[in-house]
Amino acid sequence: MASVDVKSPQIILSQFADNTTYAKVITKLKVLSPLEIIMSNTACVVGNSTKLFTLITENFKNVNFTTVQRKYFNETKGLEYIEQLCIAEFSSVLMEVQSRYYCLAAAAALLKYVEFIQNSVYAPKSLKIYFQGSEQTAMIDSSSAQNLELLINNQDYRNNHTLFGVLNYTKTAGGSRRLRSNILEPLVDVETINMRLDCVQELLQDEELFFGLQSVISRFLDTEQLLSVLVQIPKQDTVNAAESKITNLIYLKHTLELVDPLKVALKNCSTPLLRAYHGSLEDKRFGLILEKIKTVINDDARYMKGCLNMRTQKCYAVRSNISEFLDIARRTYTEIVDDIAGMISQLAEKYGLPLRTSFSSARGFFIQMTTDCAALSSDQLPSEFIKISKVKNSYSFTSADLIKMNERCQESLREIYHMTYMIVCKLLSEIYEYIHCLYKLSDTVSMLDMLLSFAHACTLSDYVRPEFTDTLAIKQGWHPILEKISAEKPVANNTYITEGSNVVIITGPNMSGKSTYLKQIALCQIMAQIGSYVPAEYASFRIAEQIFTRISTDDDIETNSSTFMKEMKEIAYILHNANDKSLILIDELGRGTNTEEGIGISYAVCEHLLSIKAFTLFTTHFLELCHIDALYLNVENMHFEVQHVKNTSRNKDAILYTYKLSRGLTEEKNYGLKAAEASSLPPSIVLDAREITTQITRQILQNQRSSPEMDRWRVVYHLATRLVQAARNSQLEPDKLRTYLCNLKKKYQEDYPRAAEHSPRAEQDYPRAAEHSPRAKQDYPRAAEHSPRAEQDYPRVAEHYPRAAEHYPKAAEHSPRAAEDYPRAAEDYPRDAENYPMAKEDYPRAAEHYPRAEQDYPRDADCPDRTEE
Ligand SMILES: Nc1ncnc2c1ncn2[C@@H]1O[C@H](COP(=O)(O)OP(=O)(O)OP(=O)(O)O)[C@@H](O)[C@H]1O
Repeated sequence: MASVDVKSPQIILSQFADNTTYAKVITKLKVLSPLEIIMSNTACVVGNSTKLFTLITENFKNVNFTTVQRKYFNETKGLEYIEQLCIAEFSSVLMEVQSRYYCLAAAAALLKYVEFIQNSVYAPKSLKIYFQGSEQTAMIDSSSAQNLELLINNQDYRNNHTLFGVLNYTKTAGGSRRLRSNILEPLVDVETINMRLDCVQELLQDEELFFGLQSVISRFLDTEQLLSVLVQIPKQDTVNAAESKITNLIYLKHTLELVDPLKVALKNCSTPLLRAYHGSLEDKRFGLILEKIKTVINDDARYMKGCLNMRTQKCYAVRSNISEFLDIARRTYTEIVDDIAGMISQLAEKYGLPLRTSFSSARGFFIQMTTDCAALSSDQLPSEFIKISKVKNSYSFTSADLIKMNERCQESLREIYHMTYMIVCKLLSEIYEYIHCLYKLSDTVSMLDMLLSFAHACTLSDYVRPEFTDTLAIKQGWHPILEKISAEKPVANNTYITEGSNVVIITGPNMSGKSTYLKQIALCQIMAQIGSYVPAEYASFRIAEQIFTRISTDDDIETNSSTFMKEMKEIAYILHNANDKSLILIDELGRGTNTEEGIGISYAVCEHLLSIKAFTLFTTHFLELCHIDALYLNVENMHFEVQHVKNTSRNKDAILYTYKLSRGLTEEKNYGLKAAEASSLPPSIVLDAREITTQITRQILQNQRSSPEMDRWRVVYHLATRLVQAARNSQLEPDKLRTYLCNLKKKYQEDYPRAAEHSPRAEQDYPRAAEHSPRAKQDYPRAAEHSPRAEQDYPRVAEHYPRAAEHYPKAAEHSPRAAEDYPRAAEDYPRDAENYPMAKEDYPRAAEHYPRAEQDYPRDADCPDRTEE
């Protein structure tokens, strides 16, 4: 990959190995945030496009896409370009890339394309070219960046309720670009991070330094963009090209004049990084360039706001006596401008109107008249005035004479620009060899701007300097974006994750603060790794090389099934890429499928993450998952507390969210129902839901109680699993015992493949698992007969819900589609329609089977040979 920022003359070359999901490529592209992506035409032949092409076009729908011929991807040309264009200070890049053929080929195609599109070439030895693998920085994939709202708010892309919004107090475009790219690619090198933190600390302790630096930095223009324009040589000399070169030379002078004030502001700083930046400003070349510029450009030529001001600056930029012809042309120009002013004041006298001379870049000089007389209409104005327009109570117009004078004015201006341009080009050619020091300057300015911005953010809230250790420990940390949004400070919480306890499972009712907490940790981690202070009383981090999140966003409009597929893709990506240096945040996994499978998937994922020592935070509503702590020592259960208060007006219990995190798993029951009740769900539905839930819970308890054999098996299995675990953990255990226990476990798993897969406690937790067993079909032959869907629907509805028998026939009556949906039901109950009460008689027969089913159930476990074992 090769990329060029058209606003800053630097080329980044990358080459790295990626897997077939192309996650790294996509992430890298997201960081670069391209305006246009160029690919070889062979990668996107219609009907035969590559996977990479498909992925890129899907992920960057609003980005222009261009194909160029394959022949332009030429590594030899790429190397030539780099040799020719790279500035001396960065020429070591040649060593890095000379055998990296892919990025060289990409560089060749890119530069050729830029030349073609911009109609200009880069001046020799003018570009900063560097190689950037995918190392050195922490990896945050693009969907995590979106989930965490690093740069864009998911609800409203226009508001700045993002991490970038929290930290961005930068004053220059370069500073804000730098902050943006740092947030997406935080550092991983502790030494560099600490150097930045030292600077922030010094800025916070030394007010004079802070304000002094801030005032200088805010006067800088976009140095990178300036450089970019300066190093491009237009292929044709147009007036626009000439004008922009002159403007840029004035900007360059303005920028260089800020070097000394910046040095003064940094004079007394003490931290190594600030001292290094101060040192970089000592570069003699700044003074040299400025001196050279001053021999040609007037001392008072400077950047000014307003187009007429800038036009005057450009016109008189070059000192007098440098070119005789230029001086003459300028005199002519001044005369014309004076003539225009004189003509307009004559007109004002002639008609007795308050006329003023105005200027705009589109119209040139024109006449403006502000009148309090609302009644004055445009046709009352003298006929000499043409092209009249009115905005509020101000008329703008011109006259035939004025148009002619404007043309003369433009003519002489073109001459002036042309001559000035010649002089400027000569000057630029003399200073090109020194201009590379500006790369350093733009680097210094953008970095200082970002560090000032960090310090600024700290002054607005009580952030703390983070430490870097092997532990993730945050004392009383809070969510920085929530703080920005809400009137009150968010509730703070602690976090403690170490290698010995690397997975935290978080439970709690809906809306209790789980997702917020997860995001808060990731945001703090990112802030720390870019060198910012963090919102906490104390914070220590383990450097994360990757940050992964799986958080479902609220505005997900996809269907349930694709939500599930999205979940699975995201989790697969995490499992493939996570290692012991990752921070992983999973917010509710397995929501898009049924509970059993959801738990199964969550459990298996958790076990995997437990084994790789990644720092993982996992929120869930599956309380069964919390029992994993019985098997693994490195998992910790935490929950969000809520309080119950009496709502006297509605005479109901209301939940009071404390947003406080505590040890253990939540003891709240049926909180989903409570949340549903508090929402606008119709009360009758909530009532029904509550009843069904009670029935299911009762059934589960009954099944658990009704089988002593099952209990016995549960205990045996549990014991066996623990022994296997113990055998695994202890080197001293004889192999024999381990083999015996493993066999025992294997045998058990064969008998209960699904149940055991999901959880060692499966039997206790999922009496319904037995439903899926092959025996179920034997036990419910009639159910299967009635409807193809009966196997799924019956046990859940009819079995658990005694009122179903009453409701079912009614449903058929109410819905004409019922007959279509349950054709068999209509056959089996032909009398339904005619004779309603009889249906009720028939129906209970179905229910008759159920009590027997319940009896059959426990027999599942009651298998003699298994008991033997
Ligand atoms: N620490 C906190 N301090 C103050 N308010 C908070 C805090 N945490 C969360 N909130 C508020 O509570 C709301 C709900 O929080 P959040 O979405 O994190 O809940 P949740 O437990 O993940 O809910 P669900 O289980 O339904 O996804 C947030 O929008 C936020 O306004």
